Amino acid sequence: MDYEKKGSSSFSKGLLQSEELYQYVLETCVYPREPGPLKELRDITATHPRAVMATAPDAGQHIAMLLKLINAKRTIEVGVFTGYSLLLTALTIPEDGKIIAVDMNREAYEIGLPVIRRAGVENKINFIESEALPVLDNLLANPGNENSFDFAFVDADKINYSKYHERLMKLLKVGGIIVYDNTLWRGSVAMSEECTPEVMKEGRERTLEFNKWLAADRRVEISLAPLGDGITIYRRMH
Ligand SMILES: C[S@@+](CC[C@H](N)C(=O)[O-])C[C@H]1O[C@@H](n2cnc3c(N)ncnc32)[C@H](O)[C@@H]1O
Ligand SMILES: O=c1cc(-c2ccc(O)cc2)oc2c(O)c(O)ccc12
Repeated sequence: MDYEKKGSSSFSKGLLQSEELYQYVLETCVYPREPGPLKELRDITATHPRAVMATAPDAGQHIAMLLKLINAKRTIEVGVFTGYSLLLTALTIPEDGKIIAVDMNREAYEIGLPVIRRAGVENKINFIESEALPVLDNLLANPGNENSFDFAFVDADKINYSKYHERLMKLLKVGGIIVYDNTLWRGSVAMSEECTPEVMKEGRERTLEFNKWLAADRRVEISLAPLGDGITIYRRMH
């Protein structure tokens, strides 16, 4: 894999043993079922210099399945970018569902907003331009928000994932689900440090620490799915 191609259209988003196998999964199972607005947003995002950051469509399809399985209505999204995972959540939850979506930078969200509007789901989204931690703390300042969310998706600054986790565990209902993106950090978690490309070293370290820390959390059930860049699914048990 050529790590220098980050951001270019030839960047592979999968972790499977070959690019062909990943394309097979996308073309057989994911793209034929991808809703039109999501495809439109994915195409627009592909021209962005930081396109690599968007949640991978195979991971997104799995998230939509989880949202449906638990009948999620109240959700939190940390890290919006142009809004691929946000739009898929908005399209999946029911008409009276609500998403609190936080990103410290509104610029990329503005790129996806026309697609979200045309899809008729903007009414489900409360976008907050902010650092995520104070928003989660504000939510927790109102005791009515505790144990009230069905689902959270975290795809932002890896260094804060453990802080997000502690807050989200309070906001989530028992039986609620948190999904963290990038938990395999482009496969680097299984590389030796010497073999890891320099640009990936810091992310690899943070991901290794976070994965270890969370695997020890007995309050949650856990499943790491090698979709996209790796998504780890946590279900609050009690
Ligand atoms: C990987 S992108 C999110 C991709 C998105 N899930 C999608 O499907 O396109 C990460 C986003 O997190 C945002 N971000 C990074 N650190 C943040 C923080 N501390 N608080 C809020 N947003 C943050 C960045 O501005 C960026 O838009
Ligand atoms: O540099 C990245 C790459 C990704 C990425 C890689 C593969 C996928 O299937 C999806 C995403 O995601 C990133 C990310 O979420 C981030 O916050 C920073 C950098 C990257």
